Amino acid sequence: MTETSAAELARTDEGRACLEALLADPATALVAFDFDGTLSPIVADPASAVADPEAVAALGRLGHLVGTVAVITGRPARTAVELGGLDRVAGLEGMVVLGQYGIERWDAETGEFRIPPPPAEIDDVEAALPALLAELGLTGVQLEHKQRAIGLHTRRCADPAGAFRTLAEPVRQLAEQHGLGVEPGRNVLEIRPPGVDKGDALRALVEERGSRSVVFGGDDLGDLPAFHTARALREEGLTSLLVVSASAEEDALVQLADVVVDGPPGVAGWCSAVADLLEGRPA
Ligand SMILES: O=P(O)(O)OC[C@H]1O[C@H](O[C@H]2O[C@H](CO)[C@@H](O)[C@H](O)[C@H]2O)[C@H](O)[C@@H](O)[C@@H]1O
Repeated sequence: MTETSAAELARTDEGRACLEALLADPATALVAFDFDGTLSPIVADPASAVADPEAVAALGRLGHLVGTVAVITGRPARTAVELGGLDRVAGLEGMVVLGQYGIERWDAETGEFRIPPPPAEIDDVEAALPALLAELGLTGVQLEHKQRAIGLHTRRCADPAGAFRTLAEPVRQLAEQHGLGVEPGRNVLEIRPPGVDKGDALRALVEERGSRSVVFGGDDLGDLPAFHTARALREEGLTSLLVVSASAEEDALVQLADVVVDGPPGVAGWCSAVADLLEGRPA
């Protein structure tokens, strides 16, 4: 595990204010992380992206200590629970997973999944994709069917960035024809219904839990709305601390960060150091 000193837990005044509030009143703290690239290292096959065991164990430590721990992810809630092993981590017995950018939910306490039916348009998009990929002459694009969304992954293409650029506009047009939107990410374009994002998901959870200090960590463009929401909460009298799980692939979040850590091992170190402080141990 990467060691994180107390001084490195928050490098901004706003982040330090949140950390102080969290330490003073952990019961009203919410700690939420994105899944891929944050709790789980990026791998070539999305189906194999199991969580970093140290990151989820450290989140579990926080689960014993703060009011709410959550995962807010673009993955289906079921997939995040499975890949994270989140139903068998000590300390996560009360956690919440908000999947597909917040429209799906899993509550660890009851084990219940709330999964709304998928939009019919996704099947039409799926049917159109093979012809589109053939027309563009792209091979190696991996399709990830997520029931209410389809990810087109270019990571395994010979030229991932080039394939991403080639796909961007045709995929946007296809999505638009079916009343859907496109969520870009790290070597992925995801066709999904518009109308909900991680910012909405985070705000709803904060309100539901009555949280006063809010930590959110992410690594990719899909996390930007949650970053903006967390910062907006400051104007409403709450505190927030934004953790970026850094990568060479995406730096859009860094300018909004209160602390930048080195991928999932860095997230593990950050969570452990906060848990140490909450337990009264020197970090
Ligand atoms: O919101 P997240 O939890 O970050 O999910 C966003 C997307 O992440 C996944 O794709 C990314 O991770 C894959 C596995 O490491 C990697 O192969 C891919 O290149 C990354 O973009 C996931 O497959 C998508 O469904 C998520 O929407």
